[in-house]
Amino acid sequence: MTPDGSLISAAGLRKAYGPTTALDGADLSIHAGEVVAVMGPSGSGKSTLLHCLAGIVRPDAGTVHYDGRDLAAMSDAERSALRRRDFGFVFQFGQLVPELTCLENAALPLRLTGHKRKDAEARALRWLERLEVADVRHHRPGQVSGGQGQRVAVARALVGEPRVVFADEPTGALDSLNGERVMQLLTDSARETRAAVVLVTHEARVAAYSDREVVVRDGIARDMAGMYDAA
Ligand SMILES: Nc1ncnc2c1ncn2[C@@H]1O[C@H](COP(=O)(O)OP(=O)(O)OP(=O)(O)O)[C@@H](O)[C@H]1O
Repeated sequence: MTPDGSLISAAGLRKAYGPTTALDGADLSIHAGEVVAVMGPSGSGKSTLLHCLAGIVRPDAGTVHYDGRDLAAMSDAERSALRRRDFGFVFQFGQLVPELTCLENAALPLRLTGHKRKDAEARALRWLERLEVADVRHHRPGQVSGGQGQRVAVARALVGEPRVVFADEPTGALDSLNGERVMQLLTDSARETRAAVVLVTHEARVAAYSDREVVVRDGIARDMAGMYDAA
């Protein structure tokens, strides 16, 4: 835990890409097991914030603490190991490995952390069942619908029982019915396993599945919970 009791704590994050300021002072705390929606208009810095929190992008200034550890003080190898062990990821377009079956895709995080194939695939199958896509387990991603592929991606994100799931527009490529179902399954599953979810979205309908919202505007993030605490 970080000193304020949160699992992830970001303070004063700044990040520029050449002349473009992506983050201009972002503060955010995430507690274990909570679902936080990061909202804001296109280009406001939401994805950059998520990438900084996950240790994928190194901010130009500011700090990110995860479980009491400063991400900037870790080596690249330590950060990679942390991402594999403690974090799960869901992106807008699934980003499944096209050569692997859906079952192999869902088992991948366990395989990468040294689990034997049989054990990894047995656990992955349970998650595919939970996400209602066990019937396509032997299909490759190119042979399933967008909604099915995204459910497989959610299973892959959760299979290692991560402490944080980072989801960047996870329903952005889905119709509203599929989007709602994916959000329901993602947030129900995360709440069961006590995983925190950092959910980037610009849709209020998707943010409605969160416990609270953080708004990013022009690279500035305002953590509403922090404001309430201070009041
Ligand atoms: N790798 C990059 N190289 C150059 N500019 C970038 C890069 N990544 C982001 N930017 C710029 O930084 C700003 C913030 O981008 P970011 O993707 O974080 O916003 P966003 O709120 O997630 O947008 P969207 O909702 O459209 O995905 C934008 O102006 C974007 O063009």
